[in-house]
Amino acid sequence: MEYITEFAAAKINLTLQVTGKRSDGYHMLQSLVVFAGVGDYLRFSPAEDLSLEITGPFASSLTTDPNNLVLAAARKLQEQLGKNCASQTVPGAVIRLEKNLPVASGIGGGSADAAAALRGLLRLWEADLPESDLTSLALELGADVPVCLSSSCRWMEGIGEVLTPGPELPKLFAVLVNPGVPVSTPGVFKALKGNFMPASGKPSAIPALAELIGYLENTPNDLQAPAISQRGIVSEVLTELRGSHGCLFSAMSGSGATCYGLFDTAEDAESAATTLSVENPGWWVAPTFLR
Ligand SMILES: C[C@](O)(CO)[C@H](O)COP(=O)(O)OP(=O)(O)OC[C@H]1O[C@@H](n2ccc(N)nc2=O)[C@H](O)[C@@H]1O
Ligand SMILES: Nc1ncnc2c1ncn2[C@@H]1O[C@H](COP(=O)(O)OP(=O)(O)OP(=O)(O)O)[C@@H](O)[C@H]1O
Repeated sequence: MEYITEFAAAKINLTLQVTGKRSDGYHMLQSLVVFAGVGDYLRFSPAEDLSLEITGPFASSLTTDPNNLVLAAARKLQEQLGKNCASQTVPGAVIRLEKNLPVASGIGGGSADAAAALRGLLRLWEADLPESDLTSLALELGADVPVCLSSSCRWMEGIGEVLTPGPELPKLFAVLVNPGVPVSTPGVFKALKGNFMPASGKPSAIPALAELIGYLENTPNDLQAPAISQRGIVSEVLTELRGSHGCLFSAMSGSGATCYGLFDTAEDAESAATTLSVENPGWWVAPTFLR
Protein backbone atom coordinates (compact mmCIF):
# COMPACT_ATOMS: atom_id res chain seq x y z
CA MET A 1 0.00 0.00 0.00
CA GLU A 2 1.34 3.44 -0.88
CA TYR A 3 2.34 5.67 2.01
CA ILE A 4 4.32 8.80 2.84
CA THR A 5 6.67 9.28 5.79
CA GLU A 6 7.80 12.37 7.68
CA PHE A 7 10.43 12.76 10.42
CA ALA A 8 9.49 14.94 13.41
CA ALA A 9 12.87 16.06 14.78
CA ALA A 10 13.29 17.04 18.44
CA LYS A 11 13.60 20.83 18.83
CA ILE A 12 16.37 22.19 21.03
CA ASN A 13 16.41 25.78 22.32
CA LEU A 14 20.18 26.39 22.59
CA THR A 15 19.27 29.75 24.16
CA LEU A 16 15.92 31.09 25.36
CA GLN A 17 15.43 34.66 26.54
CA VAL A 18 12.01 35.79 27.73
CA THR A 19 11.77 39.50 27.03
CA GLY A 20 8.21 40.40 27.98
CA LYS A 21 4.57 39.36 28.26
CA ARG A 22 1.68 40.17 25.93
CA SER A 23 -1.75 41.15 27.20
CA ASP A 24 -3.07 37.68 26.23
CA GLY A 25 -0.59 36.05 28.62
CA TYR A 26 1.83 34.75 25.96
CA HIS A 27 5.49 35.66 26.44
CA MET A 28 7.83 37.34 23.95
CA LEU A 29 10.91 35.24 23.27
CA GLN A 30 14.28 35.30 21.58
CA SER A 31 15.68 31.84 21.00
CA LEU A 32 18.36 30.11 18.96
CA VAL A 33 16.65 26.89 17.86
CA VAL A 34 18.27 23.81 16.34
CA PHE A 35 16.97 20.32 15.56
CA ALA A 36 18.28 16.90 16.55
CA GLY A 37 18.80 13.67 14.69
CA VAL A 38 16.36 11.93 17.05
CA GLY A 39 12.62 12.29 16.75
CA ASP A 40 9.25 10.76 16.04
CA TYR A 41 8.24 9.18 12.73
CA LEU A 42 4.85 9.68 11.05
CA ARG A 43 3.41 7.56 8.26
CA PHE A 44 0.41 8.61 6.16
CA SER A 45 -1.76 6.37 3.96
CA PRO A 46 -4.82 7.43 1.95
CA ALA A 47 -8.25 6.83 3.52
CA GLU A 48 -11.73 8.33 3.52
CA ASP A 49 -11.66 9.32 7.20
CA LEU A 50 -8.98 10.51 9.59
CA SER A 51 -7.52 8.06 12.09
CA LEU A 52 -4.41 7.83 14.26
CA GLU A 53 -2.46 4.86 15.65
CA ILE A 54 0.43 5.38 18.06
CA THR A 55 3.37 3.00 18.53
CA GLY A 56 6.85 3.42 20.01
CA PRO A 57 8.41 3.72 23.48
CA PHE A 58 6.29 6.74 24.58
CA ALA A 59 2.98 5.63 22.99
CA SER A 60 1.43 5.04 26.40
CA SER A 61 1.93 8.73 27.38
CA LEU A 62 -0.58 9.79 24.72
CA THR A 63 -4.12 9.06 23.57
CA THR A 64 -5.62 9.24 20.11
CA ASP A 65 -8.34 11.70 21.14
CA PRO A 66 -8.96 14.83 19.04
CA ASN A 67 -6.60 16.83 21.31
CA ASN A 68 -3.67 14.84 20.03
CA LEU A 69 -1.72 17.49 18.13
CA VAL A 70 -1.45 15.21 15.07
CA LEU A 71 -5.23 14.93 14.75
CA ALA A 72 -5.73 18.59 15.67
CA ALA A 73 -3.30 19.55 12.88
CA ALA A 74 -5.01 17.23 10.40
CA ARG A 75 -8.50 18.62 11.21
CA LYS A 76 -7.33 22.23 10.94
CA LEU A 77 -5.70 21.49 7.60
CA GLN A 78 -8.86 19.80 6.31
CA GLU A 79 -10.91 22.86 7.34
CA GLN A 80 -8.49 25.28 5.69
CA LEU A 81 -8.31 23.27 2.45
CA GLY A 82 -12.11 22.87 2.51
CA LYS A 83 -12.46 26.67 2.67
CA ASN A 84 -9.94 27.18 -0.13
CA CYS A 85 -11.67 24.78 -2.56
CA ALA A 86 -15.28 24.62 -1.37
CA SER A 87 -16.38 22.42 -4.29
CA GLN A 88 -14.15 19.44 -3.45
CA THR A 89 -14.33 17.01 -0.53
CA VAL A 90 -11.13 16.92 1.51
CA PRO A 91 -9.93 13.32 1.90
CA GLY A 92 -8.83 11.61 5.13
CA ALA A 93 -5.78 9.55 6.07
CA VAL A 94 -4.60 6.73 8.28
CA ILE A 95 -1.76 8.24 10.31
CA ARG A 96 0.71 6.14 12.27
CA LEU A 97 2.85 7.95 14.84
CA GLU A 98 5.98 6.27 16.20
CA LYS A 99 6.42 8.17 19.48
CA ASN A 100 10.12 8.09 20.36
CA LEU A 101 10.34 11.44 22.19
CA PRO A 102 9.30 11.90 25.82
CA VAL A 103 6.08 13.93 26.19
CA ALA A 104 5.92 17.40 27.85
CA SER A 105 9.70 17.53 27.92
CA GLY A 106 10.81 20.86 26.37
CA ILE A 107 11.91 19.39 23.05
CA GLY A 108 8.68 20.15 21.23
CA GLY A 109 7.67 16.57 20.47
CA GLY A 110 3.99 17.44 20.05
CA SER A 111 4.83 20.54 18.01
CA ALA A 112 7.19 18.56 15.76
CA ASP A 113 4.46 15.93 15.26
CA ALA A 114 1.90 18.61 14.37
CA ALA A 115 4.28 20.23 11.87
CA ALA A 116 5.14 16.83 10.37
CA ALA A 117 1.41 16.07 10.06
CA LEU A 118 0.88 19.33 8.13
CA ARG A 119 3.83 18.58 5.81
CA GLY A 120 2.89 14.93 5.30
CA LEU A 121 -0.81 15.53 4.66
CA LEU A 122 -0.12 18.31 2.16
CA ARG A 123 2.06 15.80 0.29
CA LEU A 124 -0.47 12.94 0.62
CA TRP A 125 -3.37 15.12 -0.54
CA GLU A 126 -1.24 16.82 -3.23
CA ALA A 127 -2.42 20.14 -1.84
CA ASP A 128 -0.72 23.46 -1.23
CA LEU A 129 -1.22 26.48 1.00
CA PRO A 130 0.38 29.92 0.81
CA GLU A 131 3.29 29.99 3.28
CA SER A 132 1.68 32.72 5.42
CA ASP A 133 -1.55 30.66 5.77
CA LEU A 134 0.47 27.58 6.75
CA THR A 135 2.42 29.55 9.38
CA SER A 136 -0.81 31.03 10.83
CA LEU A 137 -2.41 27.60 10.96
CA ALA A 138 0.73 26.20 12.64
CA LEU A 139 0.73 28.98 15.24
CA GLU A 140 -2.89 28.20 16.14
CA LEU A 141 -1.68 24.70 17.09
CA GLY A 142 1.14 25.95 19.35
CA ALA A 143 3.90 28.55 19.60
CA ASP A 144 6.57 25.98 18.67
CA VAL A 145 4.77 24.56 15.61
CA PRO A 146 5.90 27.25 13.07
CA VAL A 147 9.61 26.66 13.80
CA CYS A 148 9.07 22.89 13.49
CA LEU A 149 7.69 23.32 9.94
CA SER A 150 11.19 23.82 8.52
CA SER A 151 13.01 21.87 11.27
CA SER A 152 16.22 23.74 10.55
CA CYS A 153 18.31 26.22 12.55
CA ARG A 154 16.26 29.37 13.19
CA TRP A 155 16.38 32.55 15.19
CA MET A 156 12.94 32.64 16.82
CA GLU A 157 11.19 35.79 18.07
CA GLY A 158 7.68 37.05 18.81
CA ILE A 159 5.89 34.28 20.69
CA GLY A 160 7.53 31.80 18.33
CA GLU A 161 6.20 32.86 14.95
CA VAL A 162 8.82 35.41 13.84
CA LEU A 163 11.44 33.22 12.22
CA THR A 164 14.64 34.02 10.38
CA PRO A 165 17.53 31.75 9.41
CA GLY A 166 19.86 31.07 12.34
CA PRO A 167 23.55 32.02 12.27
CA GLU A 168 26.21 29.69 10.89
CA LEU A 169 27.09 27.21 13.67
CA PRO A 170 29.82 24.57 14.06
CA LYS A 171 29.06 20.83 13.84
CA LEU A 172 27.33 19.93 17.11
CA PHE A 173 27.45 16.56 18.87
CA ALA A 174 25.14 16.30 21.85
CA VAL A 175 23.52 14.09 24.44
CA LEU A 176 19.87 14.78 25.34
CA VAL A 177 18.73 13.71 28.80
CA ASN A 178 15.22 13.66 30.23
CA PRO A 179 14.70 12.42 33.80
CA GLY A 180 11.20 11.05 33.12
CA VAL A 181 9.34 13.89 34.84
CA PRO A 182 6.84 15.83 32.70
CA VAL A 183 6.95 19.63 32.98
CA SER A 184 4.02 21.99 32.41
CA THR A 185 5.04 24.81 30.03
CA PRO A 186 2.46 27.32 31.44
CA GLY A 187 3.58 26.41 34.98
CA VAL A 188 7.21 27.23 34.20
CA PHE A 189 6.31 30.55 32.52
CA LYS A 190 4.26 31.38 35.64
CA ALA A 191 7.22 30.55 37.91
CA LEU A 192 9.32 33.11 35.98
CA LYS A 193 7.21 35.73 37.83
CA GLY A 194 7.73 38.46 35.23
CA ASN A 195 11.53 38.52 35.63
CA PHE A 196 12.24 39.57 32.06
CA MET A 197 15.73 40.05 30.70
CA PRO A 198 16.79 42.60 28.08
CA ALA A 199 16.98 41.00 24.63
CA SER A 200 20.47 40.38 23.33
CA GLY A 201 19.47 40.11 19.65
CA LYS A 202 20.38 37.67 16.92
CA PRO A 203 24.06 36.69 16.94
CA SER A 204 26.13 36.77 13.77
CA ALA A 205 27.98 33.69 12.49
CA ILE A 206 29.54 31.50 15.22
CA PRO A 207 31.60 28.99 13.23
CA ALA A 208 33.82 27.70 16.08
CA LEU A 209 32.65 25.49 18.95
CA ALA A 210 34.67 27.38 21.61
CA GLU A 211 33.07 30.63 20.46
CA LEU A 212 29.59 29.10 20.55
CA ILE A 213 30.14 27.88 24.11
CA GLY A 214 31.25 31.37 25.14
CA TYR A 215 28.06 32.75 23.61
CA LEU A 216 25.85 30.13 25.31
CA GLU A 217 27.50 30.77 28.69
CA ASN A 218 26.46 34.42 28.39
CA THR A 219 22.97 33.74 26.98
CA PRO A 220 21.20 31.35 29.36
CA ASN A 221 17.75 29.81 29.09
CA ASP A 222 15.62 32.15 31.24
CA LEU A 223 13.21 29.26 31.96
CA GLN A 224 15.93 27.07 33.47
CA ALA A 225 15.83 28.56 37.00
CA PRO A 226 11.98 28.56 37.16
CA ALA A 227 11.94 24.96 35.92
CA ILE A 228 14.47 23.97 38.61
CA SER A 229 12.31 25.72 41.23
CA GLN A 230 9.50 23.33 40.23
CA ARG A 231 11.49 20.23 39.38
CA GLY A 232 14.77 20.05 41.31
CA ILE A 233 15.81 17.00 39.29
CA VAL A 234 16.64 19.30 36.33
CA SER A 235 19.61 20.55 38.33
CA GLU A 236 20.72 16.93 38.89
CA VAL A 237 20.50 16.24 35.15
CA LEU A 238 22.64 19.30 34.39
CA THR A 239 25.26 18.28 36.95
CA GLU A 240 25.39 14.68 35.65
CA LEU A 241 25.75 15.89 32.05
CA ARG A 242 28.40 18.49 32.90
CA GLY A 243 30.36 15.84 34.85
CA SER A 244 30.36 13.44 31.87
CA HIS A 245 33.73 12.84 30.23
CA GLY A 246 34.08 15.23 27.27
CA CYS A 247 31.06 17.42 28.05
CA LEU A 248 31.86 21.06 27.23
CA PHE A 249 28.55 22.72 28.16
CA SER A 250 25.08 21.80 29.39
CA ALA A 251 21.76 23.65 29.56
CA MET A 252 18.01 23.01 29.55
CA SER A 253 15.85 23.13 26.39
CA GLY A 254 12.51 24.98 26.25
CA SER A 255 10.54 24.76 29.48
CA GLY A 256 12.33 21.51 30.47
CA ALA A 257 12.97 19.03 31.80
CA THR A 258 15.15 17.80 28.90
CA CYS A 259 18.72 19.10 29.01
CA TYR A 260 21.41 18.96 26.35
CA GLY A 261 25.15 18.51 26.73
CA LEU A 262 27.57 19.51 23.96
CA PHE A 263 30.61 17.36 23.12
CA ASP A 264 33.64 17.72 20.87
CA THR A 265 33.10 14.45 19.01
CA ALA A 266 30.36 11.91 18.24
CA GLU A 267 32.45 9.26 20.07
CA ASP A 268 32.55 11.35 23.27
CA ALA A 269 28.78 11.88 23.07
CA GLU A 270 28.13 8.15 22.50
CA SER A 271 30.31 7.05 25.37
CA ALA A 272 28.88 9.68 27.79
CA ALA A 273 25.35 8.55 26.83
CA THR A 274 26.21 4.91 27.58
CA THR A 275 27.56 5.83 31.03
CA LEU A 276 24.61 8.15 31.82
CA SER A 277 22.11 5.42 30.87
CA VAL A 278 23.81 2.79 33.01
CA GLU A 279 24.07 5.10 36.02
CA ASN A 280 20.54 6.52 35.71
CA PRO A 281 18.11 3.78 34.76
CA GLY A 282 14.74 5.36 33.98
CA TRP A 283 16.25 8.45 32.37
CA TRP A 284 15.84 8.94 28.61
CA VAL A 285 19.33 9.45 27.18
CA ALA A 286 19.96 10.07 23.47
CA PRO A 287 23.31 10.77 21.78
CA THR A 288 22.71 12.79 18.62
CA PHE A 289 23.83 15.62 16.35
CA LEU A 290 22.16 19.06 16.35
CA ARG A 291 21.77 21.27 13.28
C1 LIG B 1 8.92 27.53 25.63
C2 LIG B 1 9.01 27.00 24.23
O1 LIG B 1 9.22 25.60 24.25
C3 LIG B 1 10.20 27.62 23.52
O2 LIG B 1 10.47 27.00 22.27
C4 LIG B 1 7.76 27.25 23.45
O3 LIG B 1 7.53 28.62 23.35
C5 LIG B 1 6.53 26.55 23.97
O4 LIG B 1 5.75 26.28 22.84
P1 LIG B 1 4.41 25.38 22.90
O5 LIG B 1 4.61 24.27 23.87
O6 LIG B 1 4.08 25.07 21.48
O7 LIG B 1 3.44 26.42 23.52
P2 LIG B 1 1.85 26.54 23.43
O8 LIG B 1 1.27 25.18 23.38
O9 LIG B 1 1.49 27.52 22.36
O10 LIG B 1 1.57 27.22 24.81
C6 LIG B 1 1.51 26.55 26.04
C7 LIG B 1 1.51 27.59 27.12
O11 LIG B 1 2.84 28.09 27.31
C8 LIG B 1 2.84 29.47 27.58
N1 LIG B 1 3.59 30.19 26.51
C9 LIG B 1 3.98 29.54 25.39
C10 LIG B 1 4.72 30.20 24.43
C11 LIG B 1 5.02 31.57 24.65
N2 LIG B 1 5.72 32.25 23.76
N3 LIG B 1 4.60 32.20 25.76
C12 LIG B 1 3.90 31.52 26.72
O12 LIG B 1 3.54 32.11 27.73
C13 LIG B 1 1.39 29.89 27.64
O13 LIG B 1 1.01 29.80 29.01
C14 LIG B 1 0.68 28.81 26.84
O14 LIG B 1 -0.65 28.63 27.25
N1 LIG C 1 1.44 14.01 19.42
C1 LIG C 1 1.75 14.54 20.62
N2 LIG C 1 2.99 14.38 21.12
C2 LIG C 1 3.32 14.95 22.32
N3 LIG C 1 2.48 15.65 23.07
C3 LIG C 1 1.23 15.81 22.63
C4 LIG C 1 0.81 15.27 21.40
N4 LIG C 1 -0.46 15.60 21.24
C5 LIG C 1 -0.82 16.31 22.31
N5 LIG C 1 0.17 16.45 23.17
C6 LIG C 1 0.12 17.19 24.44
O1 LIG C 1 0.90 18.41 24.26
C7 LIG C 1 1.52 18.79 25.48
C8 LIG C 1 2.95 19.21 25.20
O2 LIG C 1 3.67 18.08 24.81
P1 LIG C 1 5.10 18.21 24.08
O3 LIG C 1 5.73 16.87 24.14
O4 LIG C 1 4.99 18.87 22.77
O5 LIG C 1 5.77 19.20 25.11
P2 LIG C 1 7.11 19.96 25.10
O6 LIG C 1 8.20 19.05 24.58
O7 LIG C 1 7.34 20.55 26.46
O8 LIG C 1 6.88 21.09 24.06
P3 LIG C 1 7.53 22.53 23.96
O9 LIG C 1 9.02 22.36 24.00
O10 LIG C 1 7.00 22.95 22.61
O11 LIG C 1 6.97 23.30 25.12
C9 LIG C 1 1.37 17.62 26.43
O12 LIG C 1 0.42 17.99 27.40
C10 LIG C 1 0.83 16.48 25.59
O13 LIG C 1 -0.08 15.65 26.28
